[in-house]
Amino acid sequence: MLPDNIRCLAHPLVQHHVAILRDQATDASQFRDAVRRLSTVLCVEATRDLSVTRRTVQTPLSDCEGQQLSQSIAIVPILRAGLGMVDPLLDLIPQAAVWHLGLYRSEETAQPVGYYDKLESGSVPDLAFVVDPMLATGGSIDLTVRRLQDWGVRDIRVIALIASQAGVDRVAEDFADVSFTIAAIDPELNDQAYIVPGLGDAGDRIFNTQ
Ligand SMILES: O=P(O)(O)OC[C@H]1O[C@H](OP(=O)(O)OP(=O)(O)O)[C@H](O)[C@@H]1O
Ligand SMILES: O=c1cc[nH]c(=O)[nH]1
Ligand SMILES: [Mg+2]
Repeated sequence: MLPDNIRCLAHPLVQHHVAILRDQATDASQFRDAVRRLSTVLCVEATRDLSVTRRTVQTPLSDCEGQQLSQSIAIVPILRAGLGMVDPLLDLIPQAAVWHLGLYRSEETAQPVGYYDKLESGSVPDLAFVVDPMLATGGSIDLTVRRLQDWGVRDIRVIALIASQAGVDRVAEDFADVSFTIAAIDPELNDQAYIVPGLGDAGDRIFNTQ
């Protein structure tokens, strides 16, 4: 049983594309395609309860009641790997702002190290979608969520492709008011804090830098 703030999509399309991501024979171009497809599906799920206001539109035949998104929305990719998830979210939410946060995990400690952060105090969105394919120890998400909370964002939603059970347990408990939408939750972290079975290093696979 998952905590209320965690959604893991048991859907055949999701499982199909996750298997492509995991496969070491998948090349960088195919990997990017699978990241895009999964991000689109997860975005639909993570936006299920967005706030809307009414608006009347004129069709060629008559007036019609419609709806429009009412919150200011940001997409926050964690560099580098999160970049692969930005375009599919922008396709669905073209008015979103994109704020980048640069973090890498130290190879010695597996702790996140920040290297880029230009969040502006006058531009706080109502809602931020944090995107990163991997949630391993949860350290990078922990740092990111705290930074967004300090910035003043009230509604924070994380979209990840593969998470470890330990990482999910950590962030679900620490951030009960943050939602997490995930394609797969894997059982283990190895001694270098990589997710097993996982998919390897998502950033390297997206940018072909292995
Ligand atoms: O949950 P954690 O233990 O913090 O690990 C997850 C982080 O590690 C990876 O980034 P990486 O450090 O490899 O940077 P990259 O995207 O530049 O490759 C991944 O994309 C996450 O940001
Ligand atoms: O398994 C992992 C863990 C962290 N970062 C990755 O890209 N993969
Ligand atoms: Mg990496």
